[in-house]
Amino acid sequence: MRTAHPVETVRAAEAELMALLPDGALMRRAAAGLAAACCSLLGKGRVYGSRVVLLVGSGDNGGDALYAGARLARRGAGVTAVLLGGRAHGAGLAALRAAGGRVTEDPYEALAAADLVLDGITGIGGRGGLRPEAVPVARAARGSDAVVVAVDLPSGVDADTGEVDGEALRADATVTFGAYKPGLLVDPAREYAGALRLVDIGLGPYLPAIPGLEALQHQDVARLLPEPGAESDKYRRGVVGVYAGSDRYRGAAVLAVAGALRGGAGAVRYLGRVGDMVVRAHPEVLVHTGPWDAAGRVQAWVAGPGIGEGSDPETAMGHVLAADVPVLVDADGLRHVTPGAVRERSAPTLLTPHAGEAAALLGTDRAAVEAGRLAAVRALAARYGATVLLKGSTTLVCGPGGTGPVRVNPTGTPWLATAGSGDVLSGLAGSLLAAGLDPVDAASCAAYLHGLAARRAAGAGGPITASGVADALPAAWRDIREP
Ligand SMILES: NC(=O)C1=CN([C@@H]2O[C@H](COP(=O)(O)OP(=O)(O)OC[C@H]3O[C@@H](n4cnc5c(N)ncnc54)[C@H](OP(=O)(O)O)[C@@H]3O)[C@@H](O)[C@H]2O)[C@@H](O)CC1
Ligand SMILES: [K+]
Repeated sequence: MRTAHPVETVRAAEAELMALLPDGALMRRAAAGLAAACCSLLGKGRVYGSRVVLLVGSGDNGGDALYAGARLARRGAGVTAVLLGGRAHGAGLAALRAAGGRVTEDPYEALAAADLVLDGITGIGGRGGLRPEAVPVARAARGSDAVVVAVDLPSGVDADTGEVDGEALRADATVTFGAYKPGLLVDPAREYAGALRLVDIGLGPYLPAIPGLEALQHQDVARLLPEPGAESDKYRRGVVGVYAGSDRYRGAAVLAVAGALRGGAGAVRYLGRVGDMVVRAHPEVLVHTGPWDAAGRVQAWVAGPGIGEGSDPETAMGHVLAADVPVLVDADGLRHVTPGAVRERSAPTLLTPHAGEAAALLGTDRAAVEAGRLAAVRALAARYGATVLLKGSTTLVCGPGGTGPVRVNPTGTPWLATAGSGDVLSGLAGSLLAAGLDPVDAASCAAYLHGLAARRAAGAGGPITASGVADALPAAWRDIREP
């Protein structure tokens, strides 16, 4: 599991550790790790004679850049510092000068010839986007041929929320110290970070066991996915009920069922208006056409994709929400849920909105949700007392109440922004619920598998379809089981 901790927590851990160490020891550890990462980015044998530019702000983030620059200068790099704050870390600057580095008044000339730029303008002490005086320099760095390495965080992004208020400096790689910060894992900030490297500065024992953010890795998902035993029958493996589709949106039912069939449940039961089409596409599905209370045993429901509006879906959603089993509500179904109805349920509820649907539920606009994804998923989980999976560029999952760690999905791909892929995801997550996973695990494992399947479907890169994602799910599942 990759974890991230908020700034306040990182600072507290640093303070505890720093009290036990000589002055400046932590910064020296950070700078040593940073310089080593720069050497590997420059390539073997390429440090000597390389041209390195340091963008130095007024705080310790600039200090890290200066000390790392001093190390690179001692290995023969030509190192030039651009001082962007009203002051610069004194000891770091002295170290750079002693190692043969220099300070320039002309950032543009230095940047035009640079092989590597270290962005030490701001780290966890930064507030808001880049200040106006730093903007043209940051743009010149980005526009140069140099590799841009962010020190701890890309300057201009918010470490805790992943928000970018104004302009930030996009990095090719970020070398972060002690712990990942939430903004490094959540869009829009994540997009600015490039490849991530964590430098261990010894903070581990001082960080709390429960992080702010966590990202599942292969082995976590392998451990959580259901595995049928020799004794399993379809009921033990779970029956997932799917209420989806309408005369207008028939494909949504087929796709949700396609996801559900590949999620490990023992059987899929379909209720809705397009049973004929569903059974033609998936003959193994149990289609129920009678009254709701005669639908038969179901261990979890997926409700909402393509059901449209009106009194029929409204009544049907009432039946689903009244069931004493976990319920996943997606897409059109989200229009028929109120916080009160969800809170009153006796079994867990999982809501899976995209940014537009989340905005409607929160009474805000889509852009606000996209700019503040972490805050939005926490607010929804708190308001509905439900688990929420917020789909999008970084899919987030938050447990009921909104205060626990948020899971961030690391397997997404922009190709997933394709019609119907959300229906496959909800079927898949519902199937995992029916198989007995708790809602946070079901949602985050489903997002993980769905992302892997999309990457497989995209192959070397190329458009994918929702059906293609569903078809690639068994292979994604195998990849996780047999890495
Ligand atoms: N503590 C430790 O043990 C270790 C810490 N480490 C390192 O320290 C970093 C944190 O250092 P920090 O606390 O000095 O904050 P930092 O991010 O450098 O910013 C400082 C100043 O920048 C300014 N400023 C603010 N916003 C701005 C903006 N938008 N644009 C421009 N300027 C802006 C503002 O000052 P002002 O100009 O307002 O006076 C603010 O006070 C951390 O990220 C890691 O790299 C590592 O060495 C490991 C050990
Ligand atoms: K930085």
